[in-house]
Amino acid sequence: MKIALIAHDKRKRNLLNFVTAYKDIFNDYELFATGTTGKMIQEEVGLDVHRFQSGPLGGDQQIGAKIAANDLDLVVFFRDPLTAQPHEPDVTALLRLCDVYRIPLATNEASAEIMVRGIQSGWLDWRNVKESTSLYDE
Ligand SMILES: O=C(CO)COP(=O)(O)O
Repeated sequence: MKIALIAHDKRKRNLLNFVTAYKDIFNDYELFATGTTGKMIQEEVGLDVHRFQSGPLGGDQQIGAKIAANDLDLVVFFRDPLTAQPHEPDVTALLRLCDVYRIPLATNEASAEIMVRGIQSGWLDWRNVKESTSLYDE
């Protein structure tokens, strides 16, 4: 199971607290993150993370590319709903691709908690079927 972890600046502390709380679960999976988020998770939580570019420099798009390649199983993205982002189109594109490929997406602690506990209970095992999961079959 491959999990992406992303947070906008004002939500980074919340994500770090969340990842710390569920460190034992996250430790069992392959983790990916945008640049600054990933660096903080590595340094402050001590988990291994594959880091992409920082979000404003293309990190959201790199994670989106993994989704389009059916190579990510869950996205935890603590986005900031109260602050305009310079790379808003990239953020929107990433959220859109989650829907195109039916990738579970949690944008706050409440939904992320359900998904992370769900992984442990096997609720995302259907993701192990690696056929195309696009909603829009040609
Ligand atoms: O901007 C982001 C997501 O849109 C996050 O990027 P950083 O993790 O590099 O701060």
